Amino acid sequence: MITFEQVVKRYPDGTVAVDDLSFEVPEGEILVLVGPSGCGKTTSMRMINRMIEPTSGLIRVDGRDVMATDPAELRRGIGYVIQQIGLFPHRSVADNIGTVPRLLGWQQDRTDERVEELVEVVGLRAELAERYPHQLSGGQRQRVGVARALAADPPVLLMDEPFGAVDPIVRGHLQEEFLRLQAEVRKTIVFVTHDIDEAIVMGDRIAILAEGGVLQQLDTPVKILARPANAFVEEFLGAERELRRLALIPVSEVTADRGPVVRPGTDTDEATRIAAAAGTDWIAIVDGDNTVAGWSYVTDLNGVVGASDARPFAATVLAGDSLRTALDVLVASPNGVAVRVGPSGSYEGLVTRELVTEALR
Ligand SMILES: Nc1ncnc2c1ncn2[C@@H]1O[C@H](COP(=O)(O)OP(=O)(O)OP(=O)(O)O)[C@@H](O)[C@H]1O
Repeated sequence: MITFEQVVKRYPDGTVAVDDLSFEVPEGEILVLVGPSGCGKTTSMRMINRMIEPTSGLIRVDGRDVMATDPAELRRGIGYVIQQIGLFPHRSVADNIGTVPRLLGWQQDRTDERVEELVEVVGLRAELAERYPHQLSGGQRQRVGVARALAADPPVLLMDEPFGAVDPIVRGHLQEEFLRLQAEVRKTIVFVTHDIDEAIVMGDRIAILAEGGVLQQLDTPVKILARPANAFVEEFLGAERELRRLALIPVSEVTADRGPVVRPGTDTDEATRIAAAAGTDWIAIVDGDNTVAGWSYVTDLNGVVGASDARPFAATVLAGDSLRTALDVLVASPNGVAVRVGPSGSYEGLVTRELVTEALR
């Protein structure tokens, strides 16, 4: 647990970088500090491990006032990952990852074992351990940075734009991998970024700061996107706020429409009535065992509905997909619906644009 109580940082030249900042990061949570350049994110983070000392206020890590803790001891319990990872260029990947264990005086065997384990945990191939930092890609270097920060298994991690130096696709992979890792290791993390999308993906909660280090809003991504506290936050979230919100809501949150369901063997008149009752000019064809066969315009039917009448749905979603994904596939759907299917292809109903829009309200 990390707590800030009315923390102020005024630099000697009079710049107030952080003003009256209070928050807490419960154990095992990621708090993202986000805001425009110069809003005091890095200053706030560096006060946690005493790289910068607060002018006033109280910062505690696991109940202990950081200013009353020996800095070296404090930092042993705090892993630190930065964008320019600062790997030692003349040391191998393995040596870099083993830095802290060596400082702590671990036996060589134990260090080697831990390094081997971490190389795998952060998704690096084992043979990369013998390379030097300049022989790695940007994404691989970032992974080494994360591995090094985790080496001595500190309960707290500080991450300052840790994935900032790589292209958006690699960044996406690193974010995903890191969240998978975090689900296992459950560190208490303060994560700094200027990128709102990264904040939304990474944060259990997000703190949005404005220039002068003034906290504007602190809440879960879902709540912030649904209800920005003020005009500053609204503007910071940008014009795509609603789309960003949709990305966080799973398809399972909306009750799928039953839809004009017809079994093979139904005659055309009955199928037409079912379509009309649902207000459509087409039917969904679902087999007796509830597997989706496809759909058909009523006018294409002849006699009884058969499997051969079914054309595949152009848009398919799963319960765990986001409404953003649903909206993306809906755009390409000729009958304006996405069919929601279960894991084994069972019919779970229809998702429409109206249902997606309603979910935002
Ligand atoms: N040593 C210093 N002396 C005076 N002012 C400083 C010092 N370090 C930072 N500042 C100022 O404090 C404010 C906050 O800086 P900080 O680096 O914490 O912002 P940030 O939100 O991390 O910015 P960025 O996203 O650009 O890294 C800025 O106005 C900066 O110019």
